Amino acid sequence: MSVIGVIGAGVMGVGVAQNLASTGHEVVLVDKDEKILADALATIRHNCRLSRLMGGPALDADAVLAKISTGVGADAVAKADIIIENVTENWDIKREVYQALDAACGPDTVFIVNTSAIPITKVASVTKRPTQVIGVHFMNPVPAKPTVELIPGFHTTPETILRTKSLLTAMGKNAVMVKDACGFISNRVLMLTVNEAAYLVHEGVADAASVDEVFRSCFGHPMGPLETADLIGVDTILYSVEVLYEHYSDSKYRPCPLLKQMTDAGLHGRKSGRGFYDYAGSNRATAAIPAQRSVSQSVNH
Ligand SMILES: NC(=O)c1ccc[n+]([C@@H]2O[C@H](COP(=O)([O-])OP(=O)(O)OC[C@H]3O[C@@H](n4cnc5c(N)ncnc54)[C@H](O)[C@@H]3O)[C@@H](O)[C@H]2O)c1
Repeated sequence: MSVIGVIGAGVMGVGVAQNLASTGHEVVLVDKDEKILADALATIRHNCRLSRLMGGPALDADAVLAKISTGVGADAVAKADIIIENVTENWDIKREVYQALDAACGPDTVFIVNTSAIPITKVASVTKRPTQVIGVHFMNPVPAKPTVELIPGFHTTPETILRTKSLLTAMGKNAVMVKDACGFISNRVLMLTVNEAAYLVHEGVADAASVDEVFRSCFGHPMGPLETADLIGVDTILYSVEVLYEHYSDSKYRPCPLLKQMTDAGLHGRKSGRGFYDYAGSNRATAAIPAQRSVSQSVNH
């Protein structure tokens, strides 16, 4: 039985670990400290219990958790056959993580990069195994989304693509192949939309609820762009837009100042309990950030 190392136990790492464990894989889940890992296991237990309610399969939380062990540092996944990395969308953090993984893991281990926008060839360049580095852009929430973007880097071999596809099939995923261009398909479009939606609120054109209402009611989207930002993580949106802006040197990706302010203020969306909407201990969004009010005003009043 192969062992899959999952690095990063945030929004995506938790979903990837649950998806792998519930499809029979042995998982080692890694993050920076034990507290984050304990919270991640509690989240997986909670999500397994809700799986049926959310339209997924009935899951036995104890059986899923029995497949997941945890650890801190790259050595915890030294014996993994495949790594799926889901750490913060920040180049300095990812670079350090890949250098440590490259030193700790065996020569056959494949590194799967789960990133919103960072080019896979850039990640591969900091390892000594560029032929075994490949991108998989999972969608959120991972267990509920059947399709991923599969992104070979410049040096990725057909064997690495085959090993990755085989794992994805076992996880119940279909893959859309995309060339290695920053933001791939989904986030070249989605991040621009979310950033521009944030500008509408920032400039006082409309409040968050009105922006989302137009996308849901007029275009039939299940969620508006700012609800989507809260689901993804407002900080992750900001970091992704910054990656696109830096990579393409194109002002159309200039990050909205409201995203920066919200990230600094800790309004990271659902995962922090508040973003464009207030989740107040439940998954139901309540009051939305109004137009023309700064975050500090909305926090203070
Ligand atoms: N949130 C989404 O909807 C979404 C969708 C697709 C892809 N992604 C990408 O997936 C990756 C993870 O995103 P997320 O939303 O889970 O972020 P997150 O902020 O929820 O979680 C990131 C996790 O990485 C951990 N981490 C940071 N440095 C680490 C280190 N040195 N070693 C181990 N763990 C470390 C953090 O402690 C945190 O738990 C990002 O690259 C993001 O762009 C996110």
